[in-house]
Amino acid sequence: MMELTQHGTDMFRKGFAGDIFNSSVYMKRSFPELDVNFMSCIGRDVVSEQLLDILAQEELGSRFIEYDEKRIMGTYMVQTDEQGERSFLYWRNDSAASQLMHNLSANVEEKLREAQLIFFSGITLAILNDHDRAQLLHMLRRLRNQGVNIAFDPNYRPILWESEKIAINAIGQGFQVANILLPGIADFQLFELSQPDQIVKFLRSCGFDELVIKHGAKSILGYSKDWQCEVDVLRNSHVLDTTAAGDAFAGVYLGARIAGLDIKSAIERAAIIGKEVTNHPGAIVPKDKFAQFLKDSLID
Ligand SMILES: Nc1ncnc2c1ncn2[C@@H]1O[C@H](COP(=O)(O)OP(=O)(O)O)[C@@H](O)[C@H]1O
Ligand SMILES: O=C(O)C(=O)C[C@H](O)[C@H](O)COP(=O)(O)O
Repeated sequence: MMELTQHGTDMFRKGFAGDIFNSSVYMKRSFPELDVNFMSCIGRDVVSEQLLDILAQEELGSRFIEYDEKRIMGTYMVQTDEQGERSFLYWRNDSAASQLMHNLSANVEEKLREAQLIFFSGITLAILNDHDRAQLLHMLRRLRNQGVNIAFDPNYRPILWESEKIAINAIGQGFQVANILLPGIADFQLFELSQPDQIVKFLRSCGFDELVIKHGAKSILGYSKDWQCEVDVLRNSHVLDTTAAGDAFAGVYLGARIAGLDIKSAIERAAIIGKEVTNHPGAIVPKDKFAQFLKDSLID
């Protein structure tokens, strides 16, 4: 999506964002050796074309980018409160991305089968119609059965769903299709669950291999089938904008796991980056500032 962040009283700064895009950017910047591809559907409009330049700048593969000839890219605006907590306004109904399943290349599933990991989210599911959502979930299930790791962040955004019932059903299927789950505790308001113990019990019934629950600026809980850990969050008390802290966390966590770090070390690495993202407006920290941060924090 095109991202608008407030710049002065009556100006906006244009950027690019979207939860899986954000995770892809932070994964690639943190683990440049990985072959990271961003999959979406864009238009033939000028903004869509600029996204291709950004993908090239970020060294993200674009071979899973599909095109809708009639539609354009969606837009959203970031608003922040006094604590830096973000909320969004969307202009994305009938966006090119919502037509992904209608514009898929013929051999896309074959190409996806070669991936080590596919990451999707509740937003991916929310922007598709019922039929396309079912088709995507079926494809992901087939890929999972063929050994591809599937990671899922429910990223529940009430405004994007037609009803809670539809969201419960779709996100519930997301939990079942994926073997790596990266929810935030707030996502479970939808399921009327607020305690980590209840959440873990519920998710165990979906059969995960790996689960990480983000508890905002408090702590992060990690689980495998027979092991668990808790990592405290070093709180940033001067948050500017929390946009994409969760997405950056997910991208770095997954990158770290592919790069061979254990669950706890991957959480620790991801939390450092999640915290840094809260110091910057909008989803994506400027590339040079991010590189400097990695250097200063002795992460390479
Ligand atoms: N105020 C903060 N101080 C330090 N780290 C933070 C803060 N807010 C978020 N983070 C980091 O970013 C991660 C994701 O943030 P969170 O707000 O829980 O994500 P989500 O948007 O998925 O709910 C947290 O687990 C933490 O590591
Ligand atoms: O993808 C979307 O639809 C968006 O809303 C774009 C936002 O940049 C992210 O969703 C931010 O995600 P958080 O990490 O939860 O702050």
